[in-house]
Amino acid sequence: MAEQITSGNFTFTKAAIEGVVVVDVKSYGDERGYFMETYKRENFVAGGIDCEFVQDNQSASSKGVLRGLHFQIEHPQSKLVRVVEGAVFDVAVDLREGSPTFGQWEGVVLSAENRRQLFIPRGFAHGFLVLSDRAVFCYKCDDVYHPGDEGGLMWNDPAIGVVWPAMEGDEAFDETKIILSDKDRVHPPLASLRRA
Ligand SMILES: Cc1cn([C@H]2C[C@H](O)[C@@H](COP(=O)(O)OP(=O)(O)O[C@H]3O[C@@H](C)C(=O)[C@@H](O)[C@H]3O)O2)c(=O)[nH]c1=O
Repeated sequence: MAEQITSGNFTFTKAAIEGVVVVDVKSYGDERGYFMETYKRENFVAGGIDCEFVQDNQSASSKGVLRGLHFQIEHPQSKLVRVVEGAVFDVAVDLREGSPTFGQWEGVVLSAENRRQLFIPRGFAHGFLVLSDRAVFCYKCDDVYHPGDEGGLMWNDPAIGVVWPAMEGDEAFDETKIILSDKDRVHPPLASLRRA
């Protein structure tokens, strides 16, 4: 049984890779709809996530878009990620020097329906695949964007072996449907990254 901490409306479940945390949130439904907290510092600190978030981001993507796997080299960012429309498969790869789980990955479905969040510490590469027709992805970061400091990792590096799931409407994962930015098409494999 994975270790869990509940604080306020939040339940924090430790993932297999140390430092990665799945966050589930209690929401309050009534005839109007629902209300939920999405972040409350005191509860996150109690759950082991003590970050000063300094930037919030949002992106929208269509089905098959894969953004990743990204990290900042000199200015690493912890990220607290969630989805407010649609569904994605969200992936974190451990690139922390000396980590016993270096090169291992964690993957979680985040959707508007499950309202789940994933906390990814500094030192990880991060990316996601959009499983639904469209997905809107929101995240908090504990360092700001530094253009030019961006590092990337090949999304389908066999040495990492992320098992990407089927997109909605498909029986199995279909690599021919993946949509990448020019930047994301040319990221190097794990073997060529310095362990920094
Ligand atoms: C990430 C970022 C991008 N931008 C600009 C740069 C560029 O012109 C445009 C699109 O940037 P990108 O192609 O890098 O966007 P994207 O591929 O969505 O990059 C993001 O991917 C996910 C997986 C992450 O984990 C993020 O940290 C970030 O790397 O937005 C900012 O102004 N601020 C930012 O914080």
